[in-house]
Amino acid sequence: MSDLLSGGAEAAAGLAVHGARAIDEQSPASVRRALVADGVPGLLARKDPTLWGPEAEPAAAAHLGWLDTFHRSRELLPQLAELCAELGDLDHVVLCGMGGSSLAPAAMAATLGRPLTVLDTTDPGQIRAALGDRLDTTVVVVSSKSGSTIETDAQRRAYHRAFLDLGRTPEEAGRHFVVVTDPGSPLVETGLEMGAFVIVADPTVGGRFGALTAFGLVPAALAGVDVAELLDQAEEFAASLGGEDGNPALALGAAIGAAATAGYSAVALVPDGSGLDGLGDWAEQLLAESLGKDGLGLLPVVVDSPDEPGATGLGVLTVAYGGSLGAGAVPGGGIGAQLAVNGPLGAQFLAWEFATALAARVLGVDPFSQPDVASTKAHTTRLLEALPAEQPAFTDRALQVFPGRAIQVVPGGTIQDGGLADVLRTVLDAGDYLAVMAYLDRHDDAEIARLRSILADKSGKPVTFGWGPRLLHTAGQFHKGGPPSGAFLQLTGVVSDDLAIPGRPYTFGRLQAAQAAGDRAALDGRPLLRLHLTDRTAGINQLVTAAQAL
Ligand SMILES: O=P(O)(O)OC[C@H]1O[C@](O)(CO)[C@@H](O)[C@@H]1O
Repeated sequence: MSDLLSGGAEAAAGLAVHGARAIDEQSPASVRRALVADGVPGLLARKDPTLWGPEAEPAAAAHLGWLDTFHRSRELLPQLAELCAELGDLDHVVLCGMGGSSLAPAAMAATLGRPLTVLDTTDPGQIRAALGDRLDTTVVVVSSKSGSTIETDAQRRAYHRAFLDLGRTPEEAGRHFVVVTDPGSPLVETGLEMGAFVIVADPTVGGRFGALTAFGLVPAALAGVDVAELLDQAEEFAASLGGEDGNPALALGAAIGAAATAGYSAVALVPDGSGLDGLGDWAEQLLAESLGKDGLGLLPVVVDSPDEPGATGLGVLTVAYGGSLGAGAVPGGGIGAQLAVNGPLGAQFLAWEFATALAARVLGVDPFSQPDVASTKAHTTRLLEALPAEQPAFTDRALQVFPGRAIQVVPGGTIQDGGLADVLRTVLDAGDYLAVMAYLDRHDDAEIARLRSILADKSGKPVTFGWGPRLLHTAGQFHKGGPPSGAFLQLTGVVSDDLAIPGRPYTFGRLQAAQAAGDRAALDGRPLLRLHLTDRTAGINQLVTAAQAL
C-alpha cells in the first residue's frame, strides 16, 4: 500500500484529504491531537480571534469573516445576475487585480473552462497587447481591497484612456468598468466618478481569504462561472469545520503544521490532472503570505504537472490536489505525493483557508498579516522618483549580469568574467532554494518559465518561478519574511515600446523597473543576482540553453 493510502483518509461534503495521519506521525508530538485537545477546530469555526496570540488578536477579530462569507455572498447573486444581463454585449472580461484580488477568480475560470483575461502585470508589452484585444467588447473588472494598489491603479488609468481613444464618451467609457473594493476605500469614489458599476466587498475578510467574496465572485460570474454552485459547495463543507473527526480541513492543517515542525522546508502544490487548474497559484499566496513570516513557514512550490522536476524532493511535502475522486480512483493521481486533497472547488477554498489558519496557530504566527510586503512597496515608491543607473559586472551576449552584494561572499562562488553557466551555478549554490523572479511578459516571454523545471532538475533543490510584479503579492512575503535560506535570480528585460500611465509622471516600463529594483533593495543582504535581457528572445534562449547545459 502506498504511503498516501496508508496515511488514512478524512472526508466531508465530497472533499477528501488522504495521507495526513502519516505526516502527523512524523512530527515530534501529534499536532492534530494537540489542536483537538485545545479545542482549536471548534474555536476557529466559531471565529475565536485569540487563537494566534494577543498581538494578532485585533487583526484576527476583524478578519475572520471568511468562515461564513458564503452566506453573505448570496446577497450578491441577484446583483450579479443583473450585471451579467446589463453587460451582456461585453463578453471579453479583463480582471485587473493583484494577489488576493485575482488569483481565486483565475482559478475558478480556469477550472470551469470560462475565458477570463487576468492582468496582474506592469510589463508594457503585455499591457499594450491586452489594451489592443477586443476593446469594444471588453468589460474591465478593477479589483482592489485597499483601493490603492499601484499596479491596479495604473491598469485602470490605461484602460480608461484606451476607451476614450476608441471614441467612447466618458460616460460610455464608465460602462466598461466594474469596480470591486472595500467600503470606504478611495476606489469607491474613483469608480463612482468614472461612472463604473461599484460593488463593495465583505470588509470582514482579508484579501487572500476572499475567494468567496465579491473579489472572487464578480469577475467569475461575468466570465460565466456558476458562482452559486461554489457557494453551495463551501456551505456544505463548512459543517465539518468544527468537528474532531471527519474534518478534512483539520487533517490538512495539522499535516501542514506537522510538516513544518518535522523539518520540511517546502510544500509542492501539484495538480493531479483531474482539474482545478490555478488552485496551486491561489494556494501559493495563501500559504506564503499567511505562514512565511518571523523566519518561519514552508516555501510553496507551484508545479504545473505531476511529472515535473521539483514535485517531490528531500524536505518537500508533496501535496497533490484535484477534483472529487470517482469510484476506484487512486488519490494523488499516481505521483509520489504524501498528501492528496480532492474535492469541489468551493470546498477546496474553505478547506485550504481553514487549514492555513490552523497551521499558523501551530507555527505561532499571525495568518492575517503580511509584514514584509510593505518594504518592497516603500523602496519602489522611493525608486520611482529616481532610479539609479547600474553598471553590469559583465555582459554575455544578450545578458547583462548584475550580482547583488551577497552573491560575491558565497564561499567559492565569486563571480568573475566568465560564462553564464558559472553564474547560474553560483546562484543555485547560494541558497537552500532558488526563486526565479521574471519581470517580463508572461505571454511573449513565456518560454522563460521553463527555467524552473530545468534548474530544479539540475540542482535537486526546490526552485520556484514567479512573474514580477505579481510575485510580490504571492511568494514575496515568504522570500523576505520566511527562513533566510533562499537565493534569488531576478530577470529584467529591455523595453522597446514603453507605455505611458495617464495622470502619472512615470511609464509602465519605469514602474516595472522600479518594482524590480525595489524588491532587490528589500532583499539586500540575501544572495541575489539580476540578469538583464538586452534582447528578450535571444536572452531567453541563451539562458535556457545555459541552464540545460549545467
Ligand atoms: O486587493 P489589494 O488591496 O489591491 O491588494 C492586493 C494584494 O496585495 C497584498 O496586500 C500584498 O501583497 C495582498 O495581500 C493582496 O492580496
